[in-house]
Amino acid sequence: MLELQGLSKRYGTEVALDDVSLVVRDDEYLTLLGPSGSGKSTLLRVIAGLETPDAGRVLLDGRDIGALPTHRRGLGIVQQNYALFPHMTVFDNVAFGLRFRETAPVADPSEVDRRTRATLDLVGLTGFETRMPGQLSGGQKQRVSLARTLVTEPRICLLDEPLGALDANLRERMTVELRRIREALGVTFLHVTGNEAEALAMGDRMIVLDRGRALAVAPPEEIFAAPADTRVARFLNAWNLIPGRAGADGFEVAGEAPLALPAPAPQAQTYGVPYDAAWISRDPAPAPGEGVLPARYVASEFLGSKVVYLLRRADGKVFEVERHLSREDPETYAQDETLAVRWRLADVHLFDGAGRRIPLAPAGAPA
Ligand SMILES: Nc1ncnc2c1ncn2[C@@H]1O[C@H](COP(=O)(O)OP(=O)(O)OP(=O)(O)O)[C@@H](O)[C@H]1O
Repeated sequence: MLELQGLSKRYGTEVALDDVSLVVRDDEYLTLLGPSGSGKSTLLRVIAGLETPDAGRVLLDGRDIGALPTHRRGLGIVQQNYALFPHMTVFDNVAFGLRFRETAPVADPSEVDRRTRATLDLVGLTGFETRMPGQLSGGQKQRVSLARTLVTEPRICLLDEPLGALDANLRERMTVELRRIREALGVTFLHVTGNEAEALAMGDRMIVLDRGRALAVAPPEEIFAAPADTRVARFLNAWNLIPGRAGADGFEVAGEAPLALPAPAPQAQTYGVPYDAAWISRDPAPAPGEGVLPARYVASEFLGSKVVYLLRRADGKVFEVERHLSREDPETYAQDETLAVRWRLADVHLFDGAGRRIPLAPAGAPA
């Protein structure tokens, strides 16, 4: 078990980590999501011992490892830029980690051979043993880099944007692969990503970092379904957040008819609708249990298994609607066509003036 206690780190006046505490369980896939500069890499570097915190402790199985150098911490690190040895074959790149690791290096050639081949097999690179890094695609290089770390059997594997350099298709495939590999090995993964879809797809839990603070730590489905505040919702890039205020007739938005509220919430100042909970219709009439808003069609983006429709509200702000193509065919709309976006009130979350989510009584619950 890895335990972080009150970690803080500044660079001059720049706050990189601000009192981060966290328990990482064994055999867990934890993703760290946050915007650029939020402290993700700094957190990994402090855990790895590449950076000294100004305050706080890093404990592994209850033991303070703050004084241990990186190579004694039993950690593996995979970075975005692969860092493979260009003059060595794939096999030798991976075997290197095993032959020269700090703890119990393996000298027996047949043992090196067996373990290296087993690890290459795990990352799907059997048959690539004699290739040079220059003869590999980006995704293959990333797998070699992963294999080179995994072959040393780390207790905890730190991955710093390992899929950042890959194109969208490969990213999606590697996302599934990484999960499979982690489950096969039972190693703890701490995976830094700036990509919310990746964090949702892979992590057992995720941390959302902002300006060095952990805003949320929970299973990704929970964070996506009910973000703790508007900042988290914004980073997830999955929520339409409409500013306004609660009034006598509903949620009042500049230039629009009031939106129906899911429950009375006088303190509401932001109305949140998930991209994938909304749908587009040509019928603007209000219906019980639904919210509706007129918007003009701008564009569609096809993203593999889904399509994202971009619409413009009366105040000029964009409203996004995400539809999965497994459930329906894509629709075509005319540029600037006036449409109605609709959603179920049960999918709405409201946030107060400080941006905090307002707990709402579930629909149908007695007041
Ligand atoms: N060596 C350094 N010297 C000075 N400031 C630094 C240093 N390393 C990081 N910082 C600052 O600390 C903050 C956190 O940086 P960090 O690299 O941890 O963010 P990040 O979330 O990993 O960002 P990115 O997604 O862009 O990699 C930033 O404001 C950054 O400018």
